[in-house]
Amino acid sequence: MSAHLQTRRRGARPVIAVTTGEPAGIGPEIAIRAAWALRDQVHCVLLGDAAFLAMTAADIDPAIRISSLSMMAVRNAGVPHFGPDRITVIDIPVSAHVRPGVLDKENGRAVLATLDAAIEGVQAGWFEAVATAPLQKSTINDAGVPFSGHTEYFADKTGTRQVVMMLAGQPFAPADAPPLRVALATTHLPLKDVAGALTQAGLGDILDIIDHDLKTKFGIAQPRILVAGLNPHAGENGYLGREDIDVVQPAIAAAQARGIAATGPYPADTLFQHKYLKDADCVLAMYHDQGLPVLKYATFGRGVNITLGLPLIRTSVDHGTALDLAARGLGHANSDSMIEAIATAVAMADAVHAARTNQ
Ligand SMILES: NC(=O)c1ccc[n+]([C@@H]2O[C@H](COP(=O)([O-])OP(=O)(O)OC[C@H]3O[C@@H](n4cnc5c(N)ncnc54)[C@H](O)[C@@H]3O)[C@@H](O)[C@H]2O)c1
Ligand SMILES: N[C@H](C(=O)O)[C@H](O)COP(=O)(O)O
Repeated sequence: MSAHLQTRRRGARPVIAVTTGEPAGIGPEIAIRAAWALRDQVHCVLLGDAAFLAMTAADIDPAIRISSLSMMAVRNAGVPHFGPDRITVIDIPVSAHVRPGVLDKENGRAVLATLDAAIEGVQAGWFEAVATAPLQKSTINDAGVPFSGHTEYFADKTGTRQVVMMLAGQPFAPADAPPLRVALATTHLPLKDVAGALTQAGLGDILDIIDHDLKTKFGIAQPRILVAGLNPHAGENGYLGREDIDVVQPAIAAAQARGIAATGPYPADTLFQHKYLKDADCVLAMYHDQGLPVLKYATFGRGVNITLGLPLIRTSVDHGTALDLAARGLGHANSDSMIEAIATAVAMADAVHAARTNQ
């Protein structure tokens, strides 16, 4: 996916907001490393505590220069056209001293403020897209704000009724594997609530969003979607649960009638085979741990999390805050997924731009 950055021709460096995530996790380090690695192709604007980011950058490489701006300055004058000799940071200060690997709920609201600033910036035209480093969901809840994930937060803050979480990555094998994309019908939901959350209308909306966004943000002319069943063996003709017959199958049939190339429901345990995936653009899994373990096993460390259905482009890494690595100091975390998340955001922005100019 980052190959797109090597060949892209459109204009100046795209400006991408990069939220730096949980300050005690690996987010600050991977955001700095990714922004610096991509500096010739992308103007990344990091959102986080400027003093902590400057200190982290100096420890990573003393050659990294940071220019810090306040939200007020950017609101007044926009993002300056700095060159690739430095990383731009918009200062969103933390409340408590950051100790890598140690969570502090006092900083939960500052993390949320970085997301708010990114959304404001895209809506104001400062940024083309947002790529988010990982945050700690529990810390935000501990800070007193009910929070289940960026996906739901971005939906709420942009007034979007339905969004779809999709993770994508290039599998390590086989060599000729196409990108694997796995979308989820439900996101951060306790397993006991999943079956009740699936409705024919809801699945129809999700299939519409996947179809629309793969066309407009990924340039896929007719997306082919494989839909997993909810129950073992897709319900075994109703003997292992009725949802596949009563809900999933009718949603697929209705989507087909709208011209969407969705098929299924397929037994999830055998769906993820190269012979099926090579002719598909996306798998729709019914719940988080039906789809993501497969995707992460096949691609972990270079996958990207994408929120479909939003009025803005938002991508993220395929991993969490890795507090275990942050506690050990710098130099242990892999920043490839952060790089891919930023590159994918640029590719999606370019696809949207191309679709608009071709209309
Ligand atoms: N995009 C996001 O904001 C995001 C994504 C996933 C998880 N999370 C959150 O992160 C927190 C911790 O989650 P978790 O412990 O389940 O998963 P995790 O991804 O943080 O860690 C799982 C394992 O993967 C390793 N790992 C993770 N990222 C790595 C990297 N870049 N390089 C090398 N190794 C890496 C860790 O060391 C650990 O062994 C939770 O609060 C979770 O909700 C956030
Ligand atoms: N479900 C995601 C994953 O496992 O990678 C992760 O929790 C991030 O979700 P948000 O992008 O909604 O924060």
